[in-house]
Amino acid sequence: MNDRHTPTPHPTGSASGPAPAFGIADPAGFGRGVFHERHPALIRRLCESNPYGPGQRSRLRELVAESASDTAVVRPPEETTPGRERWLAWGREYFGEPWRDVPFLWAESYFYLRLLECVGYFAPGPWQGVDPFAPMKAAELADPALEADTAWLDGLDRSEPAEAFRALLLASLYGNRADLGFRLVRDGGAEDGVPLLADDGEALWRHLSGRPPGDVHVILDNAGRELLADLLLVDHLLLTRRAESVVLHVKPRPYFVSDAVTTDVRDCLVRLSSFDGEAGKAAGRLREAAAAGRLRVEGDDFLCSPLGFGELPGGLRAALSSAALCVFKGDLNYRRLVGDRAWPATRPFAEAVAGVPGPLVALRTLKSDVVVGLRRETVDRVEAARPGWRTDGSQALVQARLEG
Ligand SMILES: O=P(O)(O)OC[C@@]1(O)O[C@H](CO)[C@@H](O)[C@@H]1O
Repeated sequence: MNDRHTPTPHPTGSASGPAPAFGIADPAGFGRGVFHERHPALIRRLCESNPYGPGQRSRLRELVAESASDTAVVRPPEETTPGRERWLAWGREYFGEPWRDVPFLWAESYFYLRLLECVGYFAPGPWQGVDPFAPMKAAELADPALEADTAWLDGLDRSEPAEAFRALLLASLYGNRADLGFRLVRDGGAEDGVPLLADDGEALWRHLSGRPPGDVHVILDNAGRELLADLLLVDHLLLTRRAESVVLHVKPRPYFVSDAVTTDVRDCLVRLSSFDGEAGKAAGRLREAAAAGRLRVEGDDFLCSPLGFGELPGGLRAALSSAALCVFKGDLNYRRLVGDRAWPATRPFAEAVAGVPGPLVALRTLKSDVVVGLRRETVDRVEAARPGWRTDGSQALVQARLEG
């Protein structure tokens, strides 16, 4: 690490190998706060908003206590949990070890699998397949301010093509500023107009406008506000023929509180179609695109795995390899893209994503410690101005590797 700010890593890694993975043991570390503050707040919220019985509630409380304990060990998934065999392989080194000793990214991903077990998401019965986060997502989508937030779209067709694209790109970027998990412990987030820490937006525009339209894959992040903005960007790409077709990659099951699943895409389209003006028209066009096969939704199981995007399984790897562009939204996807490790912030982005196929762009608000691809001056400036910049949601970036 050559940054002045030194986030606390997980104790694996060596001088010659990759930077150490972030962990959850350090009392002052970001990961510890997630397990000790964010998760308890989340479980309280779930119990307020879902009519769970005593068994579900006590299992949730036990999960929070166990995963925040300094001694409790990580137990394997229940016998009947789908994908158990895969998880046994992904967690071979961690099952039986104390929670506090496993990497932050793995522990968080596994926490959400266990949370679904606790509420009966996988078991035959009345709670099977019921999204525990749906009431939180629905409340966000019901916000009456959402329609006014899209009014700026009217008149965008009079802007220069590059400007219109830029406006929709930034809306999608800033849509990621405050997901529902983040808001459990913080308000606010990146402000429009604050300079981006890295900005490959122009190169991205040249990439999309200087070639015949191809397939664009969007690895989605949050439902609600962020997904509405993502859908507007997707509509624009299809309408202007910057994309021949778009694949929306959702999570195959509820994850990290507000991550989008298929029903969230449907619900966002329903909400969007209730808006007047361009936003409402975009919803109609997106439905037509879906009917014509130009807009598809996919939910590969890999997207809820604890693995990095360098470890994509064959089918998904092939699809992303042949894409004209892959758009990775949000903080968690960024962690999986560059590796959730204490890399120097100046490590070249292209080097960090070397194992990931296809031309790609990350649109991310910073909400966790990892960051790469920054200039030294940028790191020095933001360190001096804002000590909590890596995790407080105040900063955002657009980073691309387009020749891949
Ligand atoms: O991927 P997203 O929605 O942008 O952010 C996910 C997030 O809220 O969850 C993690 C902590 O739980 C952090 O990586 C990040 O702050």
